[in-house]
Amino acid sequence: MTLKLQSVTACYRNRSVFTGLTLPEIPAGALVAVVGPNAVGKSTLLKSIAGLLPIAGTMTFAGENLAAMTAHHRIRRVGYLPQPLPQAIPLVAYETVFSACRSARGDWSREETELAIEEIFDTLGIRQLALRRLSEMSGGQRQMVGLAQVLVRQTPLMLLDEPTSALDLHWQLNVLNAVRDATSRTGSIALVASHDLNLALRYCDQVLVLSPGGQAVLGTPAQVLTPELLARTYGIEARIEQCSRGHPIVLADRPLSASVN
Ligand SMILES: Nc1ncnc2c1ncn2[C@@H]1O[C@H](COP(=O)(O)OP(=O)(O)OP(=O)(O)O)[C@@H](O)[C@H]1O
Repeated sequence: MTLKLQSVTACYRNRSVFTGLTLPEIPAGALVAVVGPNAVGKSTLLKSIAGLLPIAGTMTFAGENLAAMTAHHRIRRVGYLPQPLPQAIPLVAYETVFSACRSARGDWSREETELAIEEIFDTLGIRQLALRRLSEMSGGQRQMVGLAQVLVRQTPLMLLDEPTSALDLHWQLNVLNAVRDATSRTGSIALVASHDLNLALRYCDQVLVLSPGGQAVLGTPAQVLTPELLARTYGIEARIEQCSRGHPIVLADRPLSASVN
């Protein structure tokens, strides 16, 4: 069950965001951080894989052409969390997760559905939110419910667009642990767009760095996240140091002059 992208081009009207993007094959069980500066195309890439934007080129998952999947089939194969937080609607969290699950997994019995929902509320640590209305939740709480709506479907491909943007450190770690656990337990693949390079270093097997100008580099965090790449891609002077536990961490020191970009 691998993900392959070959010569993928995505545009809005006539303006292309990336052209001819080809990546090494992403293996089953991989947790991949998708990083890069603002407006470089992280969301566009995830939307393209999710089938929300027409593309040129080839994208296959487990040998199936993603662009040719029917919506009915795709919803079981691909879970997509968009960047905006779920709307503050007056429905309770349980109902929204239930209907997200039923829309994708109509083949599950009511008992299986309820079990999957309980499991995801427990895994994410949000049982106490189950009967709260989204309209009465904080932004971070709604983000957690949005994640539950996606993860409950247990899709073999997960595309999560900045899933921790509204979360404090405790919930950030909860979310990455849950995604890490899902990929290693089931062999699913997760692509997680993020601005947090240290979260990427800590949790991800691979990092996909998108750079202005359309270049993309995919590799292990240690291979890819170098001071040179950070200077080229983000226009910053940065160091990769080791923390007291021996893990690499990115320390961003200062912006470089605009000419670097
Ligand atoms: N609906 C749209 N119509 C036209 N252009 C768009 C649309 N959405 C995004 N773009 C443009 O496509 C480019 C890539 O945007 P995208 O949202 O993919 O970037 P991103 O890397 O996710 O950025 P950020 O880190 O700021 O969320 C940007 O130049 C943006 O202005």
